[in-house]
Amino acid sequence: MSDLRPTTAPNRPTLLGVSLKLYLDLDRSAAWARGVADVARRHPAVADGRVRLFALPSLPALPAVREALAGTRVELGAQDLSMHDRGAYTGEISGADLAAAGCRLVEVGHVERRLGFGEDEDTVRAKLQAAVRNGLTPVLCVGEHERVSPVDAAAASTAQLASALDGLRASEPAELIVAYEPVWAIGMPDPAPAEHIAEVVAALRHGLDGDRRFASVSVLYGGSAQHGSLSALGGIVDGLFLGRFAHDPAELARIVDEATTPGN
Ligand SMILES: O=C[C@H](O)COP(=O)(O)O
Repeated sequence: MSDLRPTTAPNRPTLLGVSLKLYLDLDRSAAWARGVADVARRHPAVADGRVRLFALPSLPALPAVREALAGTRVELGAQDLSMHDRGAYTGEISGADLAAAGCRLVEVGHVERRLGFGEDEDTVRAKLQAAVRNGLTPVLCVGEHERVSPVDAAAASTAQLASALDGLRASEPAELIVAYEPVWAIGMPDPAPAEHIAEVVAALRHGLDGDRRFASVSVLYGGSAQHGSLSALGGIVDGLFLGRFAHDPAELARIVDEATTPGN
């Protein structure tokens, strides 16, 4: 079993990303973003950069969420993009257009797309390349599907990471955010145990050590992450990738407070 000693640099910002998935309609997405903007404006740790927030609304909600977040430090992103930038691809979402629409980040490889929409490793790899090509920071989701030992979970997650990054050529060193999301812990009352997360995150960091394609790499935990998760993880992750438990801005505010507690 791996220990829970912090592996993040002491002065690195804590990164808190929230995906709204398809939970909120347009009005509720905009209201949520107004609440998050309020948290960002009044919380000193967000204003001074100790906590970095990003929001991934559904695509039609992007303009309203962008407007609500204007003037704050909350970064905007999308939940998916096409592997293609232009052409006869009906219904697809170009990374170039996401960037032009104000997105800084884009999620790639979430299990709900891998399983629900048949996105295989080749698709995930091509989408990751499209993100980097368009100057978007990929939030690459990896994680084992079944509850297995931490060693097996680490093997499955690092294999997904290596596959997604295979062949990537970054003209400029890019930023990469990896969200470790054990599939069995998504949509549950509680996150995965801290010792399990620690072992997989250590393996993911090892896999990324010295990768010169990236100017910065962050490893987040997602999967029923909530208030209390940062304290439980004691600095072994760079932050959290949140779903349901941050769909109330007041809960997100509590997690921001927790992020500024010494030791987290
Ligand atoms: O995208 C976020 C993750 O899948 C986690 O979602 P959840 O916290 O609602 O389980």
